[in-house]
Amino acid sequence: MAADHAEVSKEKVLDALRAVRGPELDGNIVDLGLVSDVFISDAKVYFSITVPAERARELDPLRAAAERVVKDIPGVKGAMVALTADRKAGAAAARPPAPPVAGGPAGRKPGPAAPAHAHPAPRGPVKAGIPGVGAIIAVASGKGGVGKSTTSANLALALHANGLKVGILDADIYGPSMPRLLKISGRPEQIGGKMIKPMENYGLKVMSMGFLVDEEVAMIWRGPMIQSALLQMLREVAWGELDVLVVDMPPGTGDAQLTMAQQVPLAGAVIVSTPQDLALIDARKGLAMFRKVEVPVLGIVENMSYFIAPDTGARYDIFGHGGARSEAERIGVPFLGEVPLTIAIRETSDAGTPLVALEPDGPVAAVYRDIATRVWEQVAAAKADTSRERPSIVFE
Ligand SMILES: Nc1ncnc2c1ncn2[C@@H]1O[C@H](COP(=O)(O)OP(=O)(O)OP(=O)(O)O)[C@@H](O)[C@H]1O
Repeated sequence: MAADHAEVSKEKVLDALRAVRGPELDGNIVDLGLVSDVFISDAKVYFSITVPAERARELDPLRAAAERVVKDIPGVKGAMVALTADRKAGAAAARPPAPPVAGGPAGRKPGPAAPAHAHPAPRGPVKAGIPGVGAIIAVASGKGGVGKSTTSANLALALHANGLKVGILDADIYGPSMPRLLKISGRPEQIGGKMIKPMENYGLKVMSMGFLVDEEVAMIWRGPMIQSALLQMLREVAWGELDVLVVDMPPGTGDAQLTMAQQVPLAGAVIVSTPQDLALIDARKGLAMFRKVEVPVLGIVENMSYFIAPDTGARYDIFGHGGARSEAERIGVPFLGEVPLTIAIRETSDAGTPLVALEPDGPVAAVYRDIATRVWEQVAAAKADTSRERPSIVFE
């Protein structure tokens, strides 16, 4: 094909990007100096665009437009574009006040908080555990699209690869991901009168609203229906003996998440964040929510942290990597690890063959397995803490 012979160069990419206007529509993103270094590997193009932190959310179409024009360049096989929050805009833009927490007053700063996991406050009423399930871990993020579901699936597989019996519950009722990510379709079997049998693939027991209800139906559900559906998926599923159940939480920090965190005896939460400041701010919101309901935060995973060139294996920190680690240190929660941004992760997720299952001995699987090891250590630590404070809480 002719397109394959065309050499993709940085200049061509920048030329194409000159067609994309800046956030104020007053020039193009290249001449405004918003485009990072452009990295090209195997005809795939990677770069980031700097935008004001407070506008990152509304500017996603800009990111999409940039990705589109680059993909349209003859010879380009793929493009991956990230928005990076503007660090030069000063402390005010980079660190807006903490968002209101469940109706609390706006403008409260998170402050140099005590370690979230060190001394869990005495809990409210003891929540009934799930028989046979050793620990329940929530995977959460402040906003959608940071790779929470991808991380949940690969983390569950990595915990399994580390020798644990693992289940995964997709609590994202409006946009269930697990049927696609783990390539499972069909309806679960009913056993006895009330219980349903979880589906299985790659050694994981899996339950998702996607197996039970059409997405269009779930879309019109209201709070109480969602709550009861979630509780059913937890308690009326024959999970059997599991060391750990990973719950892929719905994105954000609204009522559904709060309910989930309040109703389910969580051993702790893993927060997924991208390197961008804005996502970090949202991760902080996630932290605040879990603190409020006294769920220990097991730590933060930085996703799409750095880029590894597929041909040379060289590492490039083009997305402002490292933000989550320093943020974790600042707020005193463990940093669980960093996952590279790779086309392989995206493609294998889309194909329903997550990388940890597909290439269990590959470098990305090793990254997830290290994260799984750290998560498991934190679960043990959180359990030890909890049992010291409240010997009556049992997870079994
Ligand atoms: N490390 C990564 N490298 C490359 N692509 C990734 C990575 N992590 C996630 N992705 C891709 O980013 C997109 C969003 O990921 P995912 O669906 O897991 O996010 P999410 O936070 O669960 O989103 P939502 O809440 O909207 O479901 C997907 O296309 C996924 O394949």
